[in-house]
Amino acid sequence: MILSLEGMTIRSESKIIVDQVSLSIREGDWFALVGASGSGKSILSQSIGQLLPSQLQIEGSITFKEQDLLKLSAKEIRKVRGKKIAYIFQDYQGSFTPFRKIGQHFDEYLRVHTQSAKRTRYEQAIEALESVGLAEDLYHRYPFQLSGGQLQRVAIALALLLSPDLVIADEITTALDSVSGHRVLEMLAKKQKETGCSILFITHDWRHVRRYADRLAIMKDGSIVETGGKHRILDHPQHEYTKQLIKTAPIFEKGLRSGLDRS
Ligand SMILES: Nc1ncnc2c1ncn2[C@@H]1O[C@H](COP(=O)(O)OP(=O)(O)OP(=O)(O)O)[C@@H](O)[C@H]1O
Repeated sequence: MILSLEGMTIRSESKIIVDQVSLSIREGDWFALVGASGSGKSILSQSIGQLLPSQLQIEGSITFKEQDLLKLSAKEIRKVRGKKIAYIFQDYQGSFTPFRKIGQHFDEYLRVHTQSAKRTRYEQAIEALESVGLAEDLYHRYPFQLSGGQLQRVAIALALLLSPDLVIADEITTALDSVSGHRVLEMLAKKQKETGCSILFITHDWRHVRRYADRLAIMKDGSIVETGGKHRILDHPQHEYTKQLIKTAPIFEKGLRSGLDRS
């Protein structure tokens, strides 16, 4: 296992947001976390990289490559984040500094995390852009000069720049139109194949679960109600809540099974 969460409980002053959650992600897995809005998916995923606001209290353990992440200092977790664990968020605008060109984002990232010389950093950035289907001239543009889909692909290129072992992708297509969203996910899937990284993929969209996930967990009101392989869950859901979610997902309305593509 590359990541194991054990007995994770996260609470605010007024309520328990995540309640005794345990889950494991294997090397190279595309692991989908599915559930209704407010069920605690983002909070759980943010706890992995110690990104939670300080007023939330955490119990449990997060083992990543045999290291307990909750025991790391702020400096130590910063090193893990970015280099070994990378986040991609729904709000791609927020991932960029508006007055800095795309190239500066790459350059800064490589300067902080590697010893590469300036010329090499430039070449690495161009290679990264091209690897997600973007042209070299985007390097010289400002974020506002790119479309949402292009920016999210830049975010993927940045996230994968240092070949992290785990990518946490939190509803990364929600703010995109469906064609751009599809392209972004195809890029992510291609990059996963090339690098062998694991992906924790937070989504509401069952079409994406069906197309990309290997395993998944269903979250409801802060707890995981069911977890397992994609085909087992989609074709033979056990928990009532999972059955309900699948039944109401438009993509399954004609009894389409998990492995089949709609044509
Ligand atoms: N900083 C915070 N302080 C207190 N409660 C919070 C805080 N951030 C989030 N919450 C609460 O935690 C719960 C879970 O939120 P979370 O964002 O993890 O849900 P989610 O499943 O990711 O939802 P969505 O699919 O809409 O993104 C919500 O009830 C939310 O109001």
